[in-house]
Amino acid sequence: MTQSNSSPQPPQTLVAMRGMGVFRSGRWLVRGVDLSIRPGEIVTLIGPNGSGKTTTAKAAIGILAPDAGEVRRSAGLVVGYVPQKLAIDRSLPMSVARLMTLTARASPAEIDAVLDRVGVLHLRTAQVHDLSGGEFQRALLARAMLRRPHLLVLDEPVQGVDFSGEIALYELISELRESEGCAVLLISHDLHVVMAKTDRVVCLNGHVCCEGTPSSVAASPAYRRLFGDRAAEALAVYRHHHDHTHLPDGRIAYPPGGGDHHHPAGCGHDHGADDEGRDAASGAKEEADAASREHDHA
Ligand SMILES: Nc1ncnc2c1ncn2[C@@H]1O[C@H](COP(=O)(O)OP(=O)(O)OP(=O)(O)O)[C@@H](O)[C@H]1O
Repeated sequence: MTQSNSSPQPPQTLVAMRGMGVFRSGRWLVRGVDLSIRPGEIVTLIGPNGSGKTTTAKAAIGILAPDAGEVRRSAGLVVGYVPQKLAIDRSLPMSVARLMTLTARASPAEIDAVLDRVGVLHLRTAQVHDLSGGEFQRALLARAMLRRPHLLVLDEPVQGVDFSGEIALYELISELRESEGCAVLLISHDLHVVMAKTDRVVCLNGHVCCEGTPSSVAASPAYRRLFGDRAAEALAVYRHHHDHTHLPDGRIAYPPGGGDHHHPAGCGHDHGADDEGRDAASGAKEEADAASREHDHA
């Protein structure tokens, strides 16, 4: 693949995987995986523990060499990667600002801008070990965004984050996609909420079991076979109708004339999937099959 140097965003498919397989320690960790990621789209990989999500993501961005099939990346592709496990010890003394420059060079102004963008500028001098789970994930997101990536790869970005924090993080990720125009490859084994902004869900279990819109995957028989009917009922597509903004210091700002009800910062009652997600998931049955590609051997 080639890329025009004048274009800030590669116009072609960012990643194209065909029949990708990874063989380690005498077995195929994943096999026959087809996956493509186009500029600006959000693709979510879901699947049980050990189903090959991290392996697939690493092969997609070239950290891991496939043993079968091919993986093509657009020329000049810049990736921002937040791994599932970080090679840093959170207990060591380190400020958030220092964390930003561990892997990339950046000016103080650039660091401030990106911390502000993810809502943790006020924690610039805070120690990493003092951050809450959600704040830490935001700091990692900021670090990945410093690279101005075409593709942001987030391996379980809501780990250690409570439900309302999870919703807020998903919202931030979709805002970043809108404002920065980057594509997002999101990995999740959380099955209860999938961002409605996800363009495509790819359900893995050593191979691609099914894929499609979040709603069509939730309703697909392959997904039900893999996770069971209860999980399928529980999977909710999170849709956000937000009438207010959570400020970094915990205050809530309402637009003029907006905000017909008020609640404390961090509450989840009108952010959660239960309000709308279940409807979306059950209403999705009609649109099942339309977008989902499904194999019979889940
Ligand atoms: N280098 C390796 N050598 C041998 N086996 C490996 C290697 N890396 C991963 N595995 C195994 O491959 C399988 C898939 O691992 P992977 O981390 O991709 O799964 P995952 O879907 O991301 O899981 P989780 O949800 O638990 O993070 C697991 O059984 C894991 O133990």
